[in-house]
Amino acid sequence: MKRKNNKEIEKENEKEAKPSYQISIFGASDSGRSTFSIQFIKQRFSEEYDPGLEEWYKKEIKIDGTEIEINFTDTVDPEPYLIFQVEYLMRYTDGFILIYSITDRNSFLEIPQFYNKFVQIKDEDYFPLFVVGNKIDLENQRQVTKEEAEAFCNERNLPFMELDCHNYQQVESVVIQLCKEKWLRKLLVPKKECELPDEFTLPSIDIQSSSFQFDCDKIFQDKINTDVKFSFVDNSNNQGYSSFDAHQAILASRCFTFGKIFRGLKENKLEEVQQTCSNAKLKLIENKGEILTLSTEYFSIQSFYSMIRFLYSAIIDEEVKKSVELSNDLLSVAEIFKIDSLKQIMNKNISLLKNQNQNQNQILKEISDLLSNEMITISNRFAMLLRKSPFSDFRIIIKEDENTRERRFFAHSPILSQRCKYFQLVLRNEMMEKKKEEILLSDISFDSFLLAIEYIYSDRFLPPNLTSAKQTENTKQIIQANKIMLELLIICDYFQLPRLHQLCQKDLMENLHEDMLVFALNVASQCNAQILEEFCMIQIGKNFQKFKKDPQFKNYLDQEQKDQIKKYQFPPENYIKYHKKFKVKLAKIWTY
Ligand SMILES: Nc1nc2c(ncn2[C@@H]2O[C@H](COP(=O)(O)OP(=O)(O)OP(=O)(O)O)[C@@H](O)[C@H]2O)c(=O)[nH]1
Repeated sequence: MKRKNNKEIEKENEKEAKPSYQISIFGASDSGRSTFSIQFIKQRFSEEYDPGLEEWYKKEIKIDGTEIEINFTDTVDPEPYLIFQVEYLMRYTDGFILIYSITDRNSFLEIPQFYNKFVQIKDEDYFPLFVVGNKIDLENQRQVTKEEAEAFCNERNLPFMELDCHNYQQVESVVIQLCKEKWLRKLLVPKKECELPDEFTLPSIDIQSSSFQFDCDKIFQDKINTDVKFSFVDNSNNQGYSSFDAHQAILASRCFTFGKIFRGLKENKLEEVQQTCSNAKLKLIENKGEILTLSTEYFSIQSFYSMIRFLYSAIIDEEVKKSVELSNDLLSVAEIFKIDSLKQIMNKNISLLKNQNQNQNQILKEISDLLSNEMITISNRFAMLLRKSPFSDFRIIIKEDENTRERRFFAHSPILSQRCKYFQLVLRNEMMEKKKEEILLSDISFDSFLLAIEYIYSDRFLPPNLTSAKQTENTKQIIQANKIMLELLIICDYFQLPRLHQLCQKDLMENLHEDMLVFALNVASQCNAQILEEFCMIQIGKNFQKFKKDPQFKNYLDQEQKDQIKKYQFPPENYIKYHKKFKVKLAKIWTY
C-alpha cells in the first residue's frame, strides 16, 4: 500500500473534514506490537505470526461521537535500520506507542533506548508518546514491576498503562488517549505560518517643550500694540531721551505700582496717580490717545528695561547676571517697585558675584527655583487677565449655538498673536485694519475653547480629571470629557496650536472610552491627529469582530478607513481563519 505523506493526509482532512491520525508502535521483538495492532484494527487477538518490516493498518473509530481515521504502523526492528526507520516515521507520525512485555525484562530495558533515540531525532519540543506494559494476564511470569515502569514514565511526563492485548477496551483506550492528546496539541500550537504575531504597540507622543517663557519675552521684545512708553534722559551723549514701549495690561497684572498708576488714569484719579508716580520716581508726561508716556531721570534705562523684561518673562539679562553694579541698580529699582522676587534674586546674585557665600551651587539652585516660581506667577497672572482686565484691547465672544447665551473673554492682542498663529493672522488682517473690538466665534464649545484660551494665556493644560470617574466606571462623565477633548482637538487644529494638539491627543489616548473610539478616529483623521488616529485603529482592531457590527463603524467611517483598520485587526484575519478551521474540526470531534 502506498503510504500517504503528512501533507496529503492533511489535505484529505480539510476536504472531508474527517480528522486522520498516524500512530506508530515500537518495541522489542516479542513484546506484542503486532498483537496490539491487530487487536486494535481487527478487534481480535491474533496468534498468527505476521512477518514484514512494517505493516500498515487503517481503521475508523468514533471518539466522543466523531469519526476519526486511524492509520496504524507496526514496526519490525532489524537494528541497523532502526534509526533510519524512526526518523522516517517521525515525519508523519502523530503519536507513538512504546510497548514492552512485563514478562521480559530485556524488552523493558529497550524502552529507555527507544525513548532516547526519539529525543535525539525529534525536532519538536513535544511529541505524544504512550508507554504500554503488555501481557499482564501473565502475572506469574512478571519480570518488570509496575512501580519501576511508572517511575520511569513519571520522570519524563509520559502516559503509561499496563494491559493485556486480549482486552480490546484497554488497547483502544491507549489509542484514544494518544489521539486526544495529539489533537489538543495541534490546537494549542498552530503551524509556523499561523503563529500569533506580536500585538501592535500603541503609539506614544513626545510632547514638544514649552515655548511659554520665550513667547512672553517675545511679547515684550516685539512691542506689538503697546500702550505705554517709558522715557529716560540719556546721559551718555546728551541727545535727549531714549525710550521703550510696553503693555499696560501685563505690567498692571504683574506689579502693584504700575496697576495703581494705569488704573488710576483710567478712572481719572489724577492726584492718586501723581502720588504713586512720585513714590516710584516716575513722571507722567503724556496721556494722549492710546499711549501713556512716563519718564524718569532716576533710573538708568538698562535697569528699568531689565525690570520690565523680568516682569514679562522672568528672564534676567546676561549683563546683569555678570555685573555687581548692574545687579545693585536692578535691586534698587525692584525695591522702589516692591518686586520681592526680583529683590531676592538680585541679592543672591550679588552674593554669588562677590563670592560671599561658600555654597555657590546652592545659591544657583535657589535662584533657579525663584525664577521657576516666577514663571508660575506669570502664568497665573496671565490667566487672570482673561477674566477681568480694564486694559484688554478687544473681546472674544463665544456662541455655542442658537440656544445658548454668549460668553465673553477679555482679550489681549499682543498675547494672542504671539501665542497663536490663527489670532496672529486674524488680528493683523481684521483688527488692525477695521479696528474691530470683538471677534465672534460661533458653533464652538465653550468648555473646549476655555481650555484652549487658558492654554494660550498661561500655558496651562487642565483637562477634566477622570480619576474617580474611571474608578466608579462613570461612562457618562468619561464620554462627556472625551467630547470636550475631541472638540479641543478640532480647535487646536483650526487655531494652529501644535503643542496643545499633542497634549490633547495624549490625554485622549489615556482616557478615551471604548464607545468613543470610532468617533474619535473620525475626528482625529479630520484634524491631523495621526497618532491618535493610529491609536484608535489599533484599539478598534483589537476588538474588530465587535466593532465591525457597530452602526457607528458602518456609518462614520469610509471604506479607506475600514480597510486601514483591517490591517490593525488583532489577531490578524489569516490567524483567525486558521483557528476557525480548527475550531470547526474540534466541534465535530469533541463536545467539552
Ligand atoms: N498472554 C499474552 N500473550 C501475548 C500478549 N500479547 C502478545 N502475546 C503473544 O506474544 C507473542 C509475540 O507477540 P507479537 O505481537 O508477535 O510480538 P511482536 O512484538 O510483534 O514481535 P515480533 O513478532 O517478533 O515482531 C505472540 O505469541 C503473542 O500471541 C498478551 O497480552 N498476553
